[in-house]
Amino acid sequence: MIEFRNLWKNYDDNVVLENLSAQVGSGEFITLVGTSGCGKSTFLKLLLGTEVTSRGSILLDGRPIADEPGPDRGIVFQKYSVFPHLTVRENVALGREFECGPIFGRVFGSARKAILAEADHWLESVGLTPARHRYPHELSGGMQQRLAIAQALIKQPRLLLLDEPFGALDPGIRKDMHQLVLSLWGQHKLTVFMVTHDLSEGFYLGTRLWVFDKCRMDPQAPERFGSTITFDLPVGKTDRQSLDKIKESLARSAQIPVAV
Ligand SMILES: Nc1ncnc2c1ncn2[C@@H]1O[C@H](COP(=O)(O)OP(=O)(O)OP(=O)(O)O)[C@@H](O)[C@H]1O
Repeated sequence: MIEFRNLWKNYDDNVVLENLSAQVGSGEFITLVGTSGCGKSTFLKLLLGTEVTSRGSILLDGRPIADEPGPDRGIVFQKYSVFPHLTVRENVALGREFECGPIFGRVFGSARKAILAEADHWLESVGLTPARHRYPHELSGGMQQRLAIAQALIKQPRLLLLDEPFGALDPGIRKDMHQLVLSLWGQHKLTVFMVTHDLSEGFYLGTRLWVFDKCRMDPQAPERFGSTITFDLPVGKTDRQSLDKIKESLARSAQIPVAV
């Protein structure tokens, strides 16, 4: 479904991604780990279309991916964006309203009713029905992330991009969110790319785990070389040996402990 062909991304002299190539099938769940600053978010932005590649290409179904965000791709960030004066339900509906009324984002009558019904459907699927008339500041952290997921899913994307969506949540809430994401992924046949700092999360959730790291390093000029995929593993929930190997490799690169 997606092919990355000799992808490079640099910002002036800072080479962030270097000669990255991979193929991803429909329905895969890719989890991405790597040290801070290695280019994980940049990679998601390239997929989303808010950044463009410096060299190489990204193909979706064999054609170059549109270099601007479209409804086929939805993203959820750790910090999410909402309109504080709109209710949960109105915030979810807004994405579809902008599609239908792109200039003012306002839709009226039966078209609006249909969109609100769609919003209710997605709110139910993320477990937010009881909170649909609340305002965003009245939600807990976990509920805010559920809202962000509903906002992404109402456009019915094929690709769901998750940039550390649960990084700020308590462990118990995180577990609930894992179950939610796995169930949405299965139900809606999504192809998921998820950045996480938590290697165990990457192992637990993904069907395939990618580690981003530099293959070559110039200590005098750390920005001279970029990251690429250094591990590409099919993962299961019990692969402790690989987990330990990657943990060591990441800790060596970062010279900091890696969360597990
Ligand atoms: N818009 C930009 N302009 C210039 N440099 C940028 C821009 N966006 C990212 N960078 C640089 O690209 C590099 C990779 O950043 P990125 O945010 O992709 O890393 P990351 O792996 O997601 O980090 P973290 O795990 O800390 O979130 C960093 O050196 C960063 O400073």
